[in-house]
Amino acid sequence: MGGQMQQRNASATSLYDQSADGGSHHNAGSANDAGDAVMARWLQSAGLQHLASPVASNGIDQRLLPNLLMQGYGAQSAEEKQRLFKLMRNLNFNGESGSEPFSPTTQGSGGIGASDGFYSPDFRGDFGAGLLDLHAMDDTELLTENVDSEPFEQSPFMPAVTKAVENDQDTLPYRQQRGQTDVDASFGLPTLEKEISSRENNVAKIKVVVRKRPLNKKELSRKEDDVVSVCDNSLTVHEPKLKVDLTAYVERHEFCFDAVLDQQVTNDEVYRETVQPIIPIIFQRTKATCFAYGQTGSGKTYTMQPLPLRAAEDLVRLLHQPTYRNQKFKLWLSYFEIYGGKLYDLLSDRKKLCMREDGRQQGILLEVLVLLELMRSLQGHMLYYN
Ligand SMILES: Nc1ncnc2c1ncn2[C@@H]1O[C@H](COP(=O)(O)OP(=O)(O)OP(=O)(O)O)[C@@H](O)[C@H]1O
Repeated sequence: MGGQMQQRNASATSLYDQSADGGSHHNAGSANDAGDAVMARWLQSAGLQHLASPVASNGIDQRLLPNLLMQGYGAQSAEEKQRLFKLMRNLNFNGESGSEPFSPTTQGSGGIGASDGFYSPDFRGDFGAGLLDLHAMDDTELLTENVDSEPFEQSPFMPAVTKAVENDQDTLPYRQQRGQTDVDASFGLPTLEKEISSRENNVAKIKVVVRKRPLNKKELSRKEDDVVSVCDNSLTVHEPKLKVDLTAYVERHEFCFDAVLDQQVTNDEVYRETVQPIIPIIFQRTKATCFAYGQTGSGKTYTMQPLPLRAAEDLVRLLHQPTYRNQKFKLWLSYFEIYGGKLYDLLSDRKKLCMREDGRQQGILLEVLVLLELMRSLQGHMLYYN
């Protein structure tokens, strides 16, 4: 850290040496002091006074100063680098047209004019008409933060993990651990596949599936770009951005999920990927929840609407299989809406529902007016759920 500080100061001092000496790297005295003052004021105008230090050092080519400052010898944080960049960009215009609040003064003893010091052709050196070669810089240095996302940890739904689980007796499916007979819950899959599918379904408690929706008419008519691309279980958001020098570029953010469904997939495929695997689990006396999350217009209703009907079909089909038929399972349906913190029964003209806490604090009781048993309907019962 100490070494870094010293070199940073060396850069600043060396800058003035050159300007006051007309090319020499070895200047000192009052001109040097004046140079330090100008440098300090210059940096101060951007709140970067701490980068200017009176410690002198030789041997650094002042023409390299801008890059040295940008590359970590000077500004440390991204914000500092941005401020320094703007400050130096103003120098590119010889101080004439800078839009930033930058006005190095040339007054006072030993002051230097516009043709000297920071504005001198010598100082600009290899950068030609401009002080800083924008294209030679590492663009990422100017970003406020590193936005490249780390891919999420691999999900237990992914094949590699599934393999590991197959060797782990502790994580065998619920019904296998209890010696229950296998049930044809996988709808005609070969036995091995059923086994694997059953294990997969029992491994992870949560599965996150993303569905991409196509651009809608409005977006198409506005000729908007499709900024999301899908590849296997990951999606990439292509974010158009502008550099500080107004060059356009695209920033890519990649996200991995348990499954990503591209825009051409049908609602049936969505059902197969999301709800169908959890149907057999319900028959193992576990609870299952499926919900959609997304911004308005992203396709939650479009995606969720067909799912309950498909799920009901499969549930009823399983209910009629020999294993379950004798267990006298019943299938009940309630349908309510949570809106503005209140509950409404959608099977009873949106009648407001009361929500009560269980005395043992093990769940919430809902007074549902209409609770349908699939195949016949009943009135006025209580639904219990956690
Ligand atoms: N995968 C898709 N394929 C084709 N059209 C879609 C798809 N997803 C959504 N849409 C269409 O986009 C529009 C918005 O979808 P939807 O109403 O489902 O969004 P939402 O997330 O429920 O919105 P809100 O939160 O405002 O209720 C609808 O016209 C719908 O038909």
